[in-house]
Amino acid sequence: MSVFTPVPESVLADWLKDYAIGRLVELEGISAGVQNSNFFVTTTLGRYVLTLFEGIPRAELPYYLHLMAHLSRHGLPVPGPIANRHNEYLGTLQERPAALVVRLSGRSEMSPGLAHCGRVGAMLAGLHLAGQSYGRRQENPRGAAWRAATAQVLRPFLSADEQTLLDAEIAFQATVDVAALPAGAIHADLFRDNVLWDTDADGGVRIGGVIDFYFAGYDALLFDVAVTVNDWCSTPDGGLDAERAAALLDAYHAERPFTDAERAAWPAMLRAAALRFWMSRAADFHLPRAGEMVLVKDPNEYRDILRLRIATAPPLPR
Ligand SMILES: Nc1ncnc2c1ncn2[C@@H]1O[C@H](COP(=O)(O)OP(=O)(O)O)[C@@H](O)[C@H]1O
Ligand SMILES: N[C@@H](CCOP(=O)(O)O)C(=O)O
Repeated sequence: MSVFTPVPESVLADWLKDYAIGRLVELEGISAGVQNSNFFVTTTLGRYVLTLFEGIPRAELPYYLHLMAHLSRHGLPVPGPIANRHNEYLGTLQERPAALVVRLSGRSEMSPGLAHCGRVGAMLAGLHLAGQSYGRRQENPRGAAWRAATAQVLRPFLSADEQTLLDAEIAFQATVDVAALPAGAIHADLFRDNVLWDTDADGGVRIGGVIDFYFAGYDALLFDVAVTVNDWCSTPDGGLDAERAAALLDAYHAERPFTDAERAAWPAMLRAAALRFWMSRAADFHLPRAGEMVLVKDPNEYRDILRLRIATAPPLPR
């Protein structure tokens, strides 16, 4: 994360009087993440994560917070949001919309093996199945409309080659029949740093938490699978590791079998997912936001992944 907006301890201590979670013991800014300001908050009653939302319109925030509550209620390791004494998940702190969620245990695994990929595939299918009964609907904030608008802003910062790649890929994506694909609430950013791992009693790996639902939205479920495969199963040069991809996709398929339309759209979805993160990283890189601790991820990694996915894509399991 990053901290764009600092929060003095005295201000937070006062704000917490609106909650039933005890008194402030410790406040610590978190340096991972790119979108919002995040803090670990320890009180006399528990451990929480405080998020100050930096760019997301306030009206869109209930979708994310209620989705997290919905998935948590369905038994998935998703941080439940904390309601304040007015029974609201969303408050205001330092003139920003702000929310507290439960702090889940575990650490990210940035070098996942087959067991990790299998568990992530099964978890993603679980999120998609539980999401089918989520009553609210909000479009993917990084979907086709965002892509078109951001392409205009980005173009002047790109090389001639990159402009050609961007234009061609946006034109290609416009030809894909996304409406033919099963859709629902998707996480849309299930990268390795958004999954926390714990250890089982028998020493096996276990997902302790899936975090950061603030890019979630309604879209093709397969887009979410593609985002996840591109991050969890890429080799250092951006190619796909066939074994890790198979572990993730087989485990997903065992919970929610892929349809024929999804099989046909898979290469295009891997490309759409790569394009989305190339564009967002390039926008963050060329148009950085001011902040106390700001993390900017390498856009070229996803530009290269996009080029490789255009060249080749593995099939989905049958
Ligand atoms: N509920 C949580 N439990 C434990 N750690 C969390 C939780 N939410 C966030 N974190 C930590 O905060 C970091 C940044 O959160 P993230 O949601 O990815 O930020 P951003 O909203 O800026 O993208 C994560 O990498 C993780 O270390
Ligand atoms: N996962 C995205 C950026 C979103 O940041 P996050 O910290 O909220 O996951 C990327 O890698 O570009």
